[in-house]
Amino acid sequence: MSELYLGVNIDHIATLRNARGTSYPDPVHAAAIAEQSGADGITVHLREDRRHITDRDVEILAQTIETRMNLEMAVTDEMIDIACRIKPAFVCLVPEKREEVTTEGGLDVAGQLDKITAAVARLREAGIKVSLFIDADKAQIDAAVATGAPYIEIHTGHYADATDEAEQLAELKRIAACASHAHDAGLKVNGGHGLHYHNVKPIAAIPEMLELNIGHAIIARAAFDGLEKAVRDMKRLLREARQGV
Ligand SMILES: CC(=O)[C@@H](O)[C@H](O)COP(=O)(O)O
Ligand SMILES: NCC(=O)COP(=O)(O)O
Repeated sequence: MSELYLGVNIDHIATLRNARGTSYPDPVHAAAIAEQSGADGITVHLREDRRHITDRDVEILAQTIETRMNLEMAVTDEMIDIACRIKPAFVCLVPEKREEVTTEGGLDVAGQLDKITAAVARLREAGIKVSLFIDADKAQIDAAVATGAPYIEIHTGHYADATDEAEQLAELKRIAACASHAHDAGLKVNGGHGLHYHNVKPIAAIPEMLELNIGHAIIARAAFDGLEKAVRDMKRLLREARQGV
């Protein structure tokens, strides 16, 4: 099976920084440590309310990241203008509600096909690879194909939030079936949301998965073990999952 890449989401370094309005901990510093520790990419979510990652963070990260930036953003003119100016390697279009604690579901691509298609076209015109953050739903996958986006990221939050083993297994099967359907439709398939050290391996073992974007669990683990070890440990779990260990 092909290598599985790890995108480290550093949003919650910025959450800790913004809690006191200090300059530390700096997401720019975190990105450098994550990359030196084996991250294959850095993910940041520039939310409209800037609750964590700020425009300053994105501007500096665009100049300092050595791997590649995956900029998560809502489908708004403001964000698309920012992306076309910054030109990250990837943009992942995600749904956003100001009142949400974190992302609650996937983007409704099927229900806003023209809007998403226009956004994908503008971003691709700027040389950016576009990913759509969607639920494990074949209709949404087929809609994603119709927009011209080359990537999807399957929302693994319902799998992560499952309250019992049967529900988690059902969600895993749904994600695996959708990854296969998307791959057969020509899409590149990533995954993310709510993954941690005790639930990541079954998702990582899905052969069509190219990259997993993981943030909250890594930053939480870093509070006790340091960011270098937190990233290295997660990379090891992904490697073991691909080796069937
Ligand atoms: C789209 C997604 O699942 C996450 O990457 C997103 O960043 C979650 O939002 P917060 O980082 O604000 O929790
Ligand atoms: N798109 C998922 C992501 O970037 C990280 O989500 P989480 O691990 O912070 O839940």
